[in-house]
Amino acid sequence: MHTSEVLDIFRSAGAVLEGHFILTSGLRSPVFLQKARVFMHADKTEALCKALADKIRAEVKGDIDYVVGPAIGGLIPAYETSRHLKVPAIWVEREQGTFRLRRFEIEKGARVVIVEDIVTTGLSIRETIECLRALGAEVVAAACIIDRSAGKTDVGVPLIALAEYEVPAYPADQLPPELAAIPAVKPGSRNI
Ligand SMILES: O=P(O)(O)OC[C@H]1O[C@H](OP(=O)(O)OP(=O)(O)O)[C@H](O)[C@@H]1O
Ligand SMILES: O=C(O)c1cc(=O)[nH]c(=O)[nH]1
Ligand SMILES: [Mg+2]
Repeated sequence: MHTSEVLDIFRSAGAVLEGHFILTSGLRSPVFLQKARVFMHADKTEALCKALADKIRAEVKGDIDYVVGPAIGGLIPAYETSRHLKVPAIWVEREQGTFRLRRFEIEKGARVVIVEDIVTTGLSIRETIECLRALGAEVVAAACIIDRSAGKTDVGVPLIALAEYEVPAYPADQLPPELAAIPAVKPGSRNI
C-alpha cells in the first residue's frame, strides 16, 4: 500500500486534524493524526493492518511469537495486525507513567514485534522495548502505520512503517508565530 493510499484512508475518516497540538513527546505540531477516527472503522483498519502484516512478514526473518501494542493507540492496530500474522496480540500499558505488561506473562526469549499506530520521536517504542527486554523478550522489529519522522527516528531495532509522512514538530519554546497564536490541545493519553 502506498503512502498516498494510507493518507487517503486517514483523510476519508477525518483523521488529519489541523490546529495546535501537544504531542506525547512534548513537541508541538500544527497537524495531528487522530488514528482513533480511522480505527473506529473495521474495514479501514483491516485494510491498513493487512498491508502492514504483509510488510512485516516480508521483512522479519524467522518466527514471531507475539505482537505487542503500546496502549492506547497501539491496541487496535496490534490486534488487527496479529490477526493477519496469525500470532497472539498482547499489550503494554502505563502504570504510574511507565509501560508494563500488566495482564500477561511472556517467555524469556520470545520473539516479538511491536505494532504502534503513529511514530513521531520513537520515544514510546523505545519505552516499550525497555519493558520487554527487562522481561527477557527479544524485540525483532517494530512497526507502525505512519512514521511522522519519515525514517529519521532510530528506535534501536528495524522500524517497518506502512507510510512515511513528514510533519513539522517544534519544541514548545520555539513555536512559529502562527502556531503560538492558537490555543494548544493534547489529544493523547500520556499523563492523563
Ligand atoms: O514516537 P512518539 O514521540 O512516542 O509519539 C508517538 C506516540 O504518541 C501517541 O501515543 P500517546 O502517548 O499520545 O497516547 P495514545 O496512545 O493514547 O494516543 C501514539 O499512539 C504513539 O504511541
Ligand atoms: O506524537 C504524537 O504524540 C502523535 C502524533 C500524531 O499525529 N498522532 C498521535 O496519535 N500522536
Ligand atoms: Mg500511543
